[in-house]
Amino acid sequence: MSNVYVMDHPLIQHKIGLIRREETGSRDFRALVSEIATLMCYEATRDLKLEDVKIKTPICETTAKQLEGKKLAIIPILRAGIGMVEGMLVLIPAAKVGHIGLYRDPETLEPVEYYCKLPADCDEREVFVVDPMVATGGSSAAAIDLLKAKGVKKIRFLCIIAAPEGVERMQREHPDVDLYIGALDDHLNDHGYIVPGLGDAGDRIFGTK
Ligand SMILES: O=P(O)(O)OC[C@H]1O[C@H](OP(=O)(O)OP(=O)(O)O)[C@H](O)[C@@H]1O
Ligand SMILES: O=c1cc[nH]c(=O)[nH]1
Ligand SMILES: [Mg+2]
Repeated sequence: MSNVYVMDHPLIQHKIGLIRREETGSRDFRALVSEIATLMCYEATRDLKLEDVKIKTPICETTAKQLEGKKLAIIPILRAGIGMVEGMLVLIPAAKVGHIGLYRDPETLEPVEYYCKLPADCDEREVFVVDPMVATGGSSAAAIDLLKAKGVKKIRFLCIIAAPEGVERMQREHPDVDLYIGALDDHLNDHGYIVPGLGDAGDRIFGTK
């Protein structure tokens, strides 16, 4: 069964409270999503492996720690996932960035793929998939299907708000993927929107309707 980590850090909770407010405009929304992504990245990188390395300080030789050679990739699910990329790169600047384009059909709620560009060596990388919203879980599960089909083995998924329905689906279909969730909400409404949620994350990041 996958590990599910629901963030309890007060800064994350405070910032999520701000992006939920309907009066928060795109400029603040974007900045806050990026800040939340940085804070969540800190939590989601806790188990990266370290190795010892011999170094010399200005005082003496010693053994320090460095990240093991494993390469990383950040994969946003377009569009809304783009809003989390810069914030992730603040902490893991050497990561490559791939893109998976999916939109959710408003009638069927099924994900439709329209773009995919991944690092050529993505199967050798630890991958952080990012999307602010997991509602039915259809888009997140489809993105992970696609990555697994390309040979990616170690996947973490970061979302700012998730519905219980989506978390259940991810656990059922991808029990090997660790889930990092900013806030676990109550339920989905009849249109597949998360309640209380924050509305359409992509529209709010990019100022579209
Ligand atoms: O869990 P699900 O039911 O699949 O819903 C979640 C998906 O819906 C939103 O994307 P949307 O389809 O609005 O595309 P956008 O990012 O281009 O706005 C969101 O960013 C997720 O990708
Ligand atoms: O509440 C929701 C559900 C899907 N996508 C969003 O952006 N918001
Ligand atoms: Mg959207």
